[in-house]
Amino acid sequence: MLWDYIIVGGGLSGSVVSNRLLQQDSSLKILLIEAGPNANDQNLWPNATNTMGGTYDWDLTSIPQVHVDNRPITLAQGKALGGGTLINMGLWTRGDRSEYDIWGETVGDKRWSYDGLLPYMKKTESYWNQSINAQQHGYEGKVHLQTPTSTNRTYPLRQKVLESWEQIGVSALPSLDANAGDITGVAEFSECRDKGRRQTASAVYSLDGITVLTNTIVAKVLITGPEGSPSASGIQLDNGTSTLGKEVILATGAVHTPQLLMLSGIGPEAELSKHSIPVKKDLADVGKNYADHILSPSAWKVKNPDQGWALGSSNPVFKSAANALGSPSDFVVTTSIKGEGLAKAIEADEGKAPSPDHPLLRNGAFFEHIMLYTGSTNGSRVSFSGISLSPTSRGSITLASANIHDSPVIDPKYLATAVDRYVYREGMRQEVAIAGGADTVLGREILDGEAQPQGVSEPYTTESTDEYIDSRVRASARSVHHPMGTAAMGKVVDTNLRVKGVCGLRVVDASVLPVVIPAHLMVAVYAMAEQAAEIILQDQKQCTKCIPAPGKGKNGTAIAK
Ligand SMILES: Cc1cc2nc3c(=O)[nH]c(=O)nc-3n(C[C@H](O)[C@H](O)[C@H](O)COP(=O)(O)OP(=O)(O)OC[C@H]3O[C@@H](n4cnc5c(N)ncnc54)[C@H](O)[C@@H]3O)c2cc1C
Repeated sequence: MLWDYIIVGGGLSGSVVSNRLLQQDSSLKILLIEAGPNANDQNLWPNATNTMGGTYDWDLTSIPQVHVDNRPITLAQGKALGGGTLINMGLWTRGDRSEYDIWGETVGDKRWSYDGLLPYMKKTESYWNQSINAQQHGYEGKVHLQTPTSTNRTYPLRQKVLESWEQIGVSALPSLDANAGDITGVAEFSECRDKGRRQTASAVYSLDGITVLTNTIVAKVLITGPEGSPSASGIQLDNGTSTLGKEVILATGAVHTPQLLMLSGIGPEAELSKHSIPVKKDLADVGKNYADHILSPSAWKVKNPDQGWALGSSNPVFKSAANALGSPSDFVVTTSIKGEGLAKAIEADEGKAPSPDHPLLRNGAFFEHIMLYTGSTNGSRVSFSGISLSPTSRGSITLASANIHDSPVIDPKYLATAVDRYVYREGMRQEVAIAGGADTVLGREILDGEAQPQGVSEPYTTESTDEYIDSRVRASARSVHHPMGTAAMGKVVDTNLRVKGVCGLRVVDASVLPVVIPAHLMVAVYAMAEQAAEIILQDQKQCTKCIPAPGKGKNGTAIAK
């Protein structure tokens, strides 16, 4: 059997691409191979996190990270049909228009700008309210969205939290909607759930009609073709079985895709030689440009728990059926950190003073705050998560060995830049200002200072020094599980997602993001995969599965240098 498409990885991107290719052309023979099981039928709600670290998680760990007290950091990655969408938190954030536009500019192709991706963002979603930013939303997509308002969840501190942000200069976004291109401000907590139920990609993008192999690990892409003209002819499983296809699409995520490319002989020559892997295509940027978001948590004491402000109290709101439909939070708040301190940090990293049109100065570094009504069993605490959305640190994926069963070496280089450390410091100051400062109703009337973690002698206060905040962030930072960028568009793949210099091979997953999207990644990856499916079909019609070499035209056989 010669498959039209072999898609490796049945996670978010693999599910979207399989579904859309077959929907557009029902004659296609598509094979989808997934390392984990099919768990589509499992009702994994209400505890969204209960599958992290469990059967459906690759349960990866980074190497010790110098700038976070030399700690190795846990990295969850979905291992089942649906991939990350089976174990993730379901938070639905689009990110800011500005960073998508930088993506489009970086690769010189407007299809990857905000306006270029907007039709696909709309195509993905079934938004919950047709009167909010109608130009920006879709209503017939496969992924259903909900908010506290749409599910009748009114938490007790909603108005006070809104007022408190306003008191420190952070205003509500129009219609409390951060999924319309502008993220700076207060927005409703938006989740991809259908009345509480998880929207696993492989369940909502039906795989009917696709041949699906689960619990099956692909060990490498088979690369044939004469010297200098490598071409993907199929894949080999870890048990040695080979399967042939006209085109192979890697959708194994930003950790495993660079690993698979390298095990197939596509990657930096020196790295391949270290593991005695014959070089099929020397591509220096495979595994480089690794980026991830990190989170630093804090817990805050409630002055009068009896008043029922938090989860665990006797407040009936938290015991209602509606409460179980979503995460106990009202808002996602994004601030944009700018100014002289940021300019100095950029100068420290880049060795020269940045010009005023430096993208980071122009748009600011985005920082996200989420207050959850969690933290104790008796309603005596609420918690905050501070997430840096625009990190400039870049790490790498390299090989531990030439064996697919050995996890690759993950080195995210968290907080390696002066910019990242500065932005975190300022972000945490905002958190202390809203939760523990005298300027807000929350700080004055509801909360009673930080409940610092065990072993930490002093709490965060508005007087905390830079050194103290840095030490707390170093000790607490953890991954938000958003690896991206390790087979970056423009460097490893072209703007049609074709691996440069290798015929018949594409990457469609979070690896291709060339810039850091300031958001939880699903929206960006769904939109990218939706557009990818259309591009793949167009290329099929035009016989351009290879990148035409300069002067050779679209003949389907020429290879780019
Ligand atoms: C714990 C967690 C929480 C998250 N929370 C959020 C959130 O709240 N909001 C949000 O927007 N995003 C969130 N994300 C991120 C989001 O889920 C991912 O960005 C997204 O799933 C990436 O899609 P992908 O297609 O690149 O990879 P994945 O969805 O990870 O799919 C890759 C698939 O490839 C398979 N695979 C890997 N190697 C092989 C192999 N050799 N052979 C066969 N199959 C293989 C994997 O098993 C997996 O199923 C979270 C992720 C995690 C892990």
